[in-house]
Amino acid sequence: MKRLISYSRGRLSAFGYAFRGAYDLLSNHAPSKIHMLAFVGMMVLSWALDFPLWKWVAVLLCSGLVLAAEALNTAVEYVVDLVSPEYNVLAGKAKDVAAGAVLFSAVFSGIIAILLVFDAVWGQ
Ligand SMILES: Nc1ncnc2c1ncn2[C@@H]1O[C@H](COP(=O)(O)OP(=O)(O)OP(=O)(O)O)[C@@H](O)[C@H]1O
Repeated sequence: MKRLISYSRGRLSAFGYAFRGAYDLLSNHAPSKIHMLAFVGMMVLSWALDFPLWKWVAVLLCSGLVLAAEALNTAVEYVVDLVSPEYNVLAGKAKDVAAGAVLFSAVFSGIIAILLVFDAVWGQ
């Protein structure tokens, strides 16, 4: 029983750290705020266009992917700034590639959003 309680406490703390990270991301990182705004906008649009369940799932999946990519990109930036505050070609590449992950997820999610909206407005 003691082990279960201590395990549960550990898991709860891990959730706390994750929420702290999410808060840090959304409060200190401007691009994340833009992605969050896009997410809220897409939620409103999905509701206004009366999206069926599968479209809601697609929107949530894409939004989660972009925000997760943004979080990983920010984590890479923090680690690079920690281990290589001075100029280093590899440090630059690490940041650029991490930013590329955000670009990929955002571009493909944007295309999916356009297709979903296009289908809802002109597809019937
Ligand atoms: N230590 C470094 N060594 C070499 N190049 C770096 C280094 N730090 C940053 N860079 C280059 O500068 C670019 C911008 O880095 P920066 O840390 O300002 O991120 P950012 O793109 O402004 O991030 P964001 O706007 O998402 O916070 C990087 O993508 C990289 O090309």
